[in-house]
Amino acid sequence: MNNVGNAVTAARIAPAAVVVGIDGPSGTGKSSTSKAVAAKLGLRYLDTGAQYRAITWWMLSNGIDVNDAAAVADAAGKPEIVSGTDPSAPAITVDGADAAAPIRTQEVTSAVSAVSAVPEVRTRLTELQRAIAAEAPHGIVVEGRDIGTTVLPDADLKIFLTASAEARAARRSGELKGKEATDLAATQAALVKRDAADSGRKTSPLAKADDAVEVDTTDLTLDQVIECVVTLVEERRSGTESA
Ligand SMILES: Nc1ncnc2c1ncn2[C@@H]1O[C@H](COP(=O)(O)OP(=O)(O)OP(=O)(O)O)[C@@H](O)[C@H]1O
Ligand SMILES: Nc1ccn([C@@H]2O[C@H](COP(=O)(O)O)[C@@H](O)[C@H]2O)c(=O)n1
Repeated sequence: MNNVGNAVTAARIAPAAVVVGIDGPSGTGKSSTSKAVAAKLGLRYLDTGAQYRAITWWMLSNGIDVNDAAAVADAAGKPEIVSGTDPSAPAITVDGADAAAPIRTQEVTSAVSAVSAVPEVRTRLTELQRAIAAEAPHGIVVEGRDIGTTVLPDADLKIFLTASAEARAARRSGELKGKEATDLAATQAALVKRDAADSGRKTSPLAKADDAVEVDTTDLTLDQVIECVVTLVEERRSGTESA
């Protein structure tokens, strides 16, 4: 076959790039599901929560009062945040330093909702997220709180994951070690408080987009959720989904 024939065949066979946005409250399974779906379908993966955590970690490390919105806004443009998009090895650096571990501390988790509510922070990270999504050759799964409503309103598929607060707390407790693991009530209270702050902020709050598919994961295994989302992506790609 000549070059033109090869190109035509490749164009017929290669699936079009697909952009998937997965939103939802804390502990609903966004990260686990997004990584697995991206890996199965050969897509890139972006954890936007990690970016908000990274900027929060930088603020805390640089002595900025995270409850002083003006100070956070002034500093929002300073840290250089670089996100890897390999679903099997998600990476994040801040000013060249590996931030994967420090962004998961309790200190950062407690402070992140205050920082993510500052409009200047959101503008900066939204631009970065759109640029990363635009560069993904075969498509990308982007997870967060405002992907379907604000970051990628034209995404090919939007998913909104939910689960009861009890189920989410039990999942989180299973991840924690020692004393923290036994305090289910405190874990549940902390995630409900973070969701309330994220849902209640003025700028691009946690919300389901009107055209998102809602999946209640309370009584589903992680494998069932992954399978459900893979099926929805494949249906969307082939145009066979019911309207
Ligand atoms: N359907 C499920 N059944 C049981 N456990 C699950 C399910 N989905 C996710 N988990 C587990 O729950 C925990 C939280 O999942 P994950 O980190 O993917 O949630 P998340 O929505 O990304 O949370 P956050 O927004 O706080 O980062 C993980 O330990 C994960 O393995
Ligand atoms: N699109 C997003 C993603 C995240 N946030 C904020 O970051 C916090 C941490 O997110 P995790 O997914 O890592 O738990 C989250 O509580 C939000 O405050 C956001 O605002 N928008």
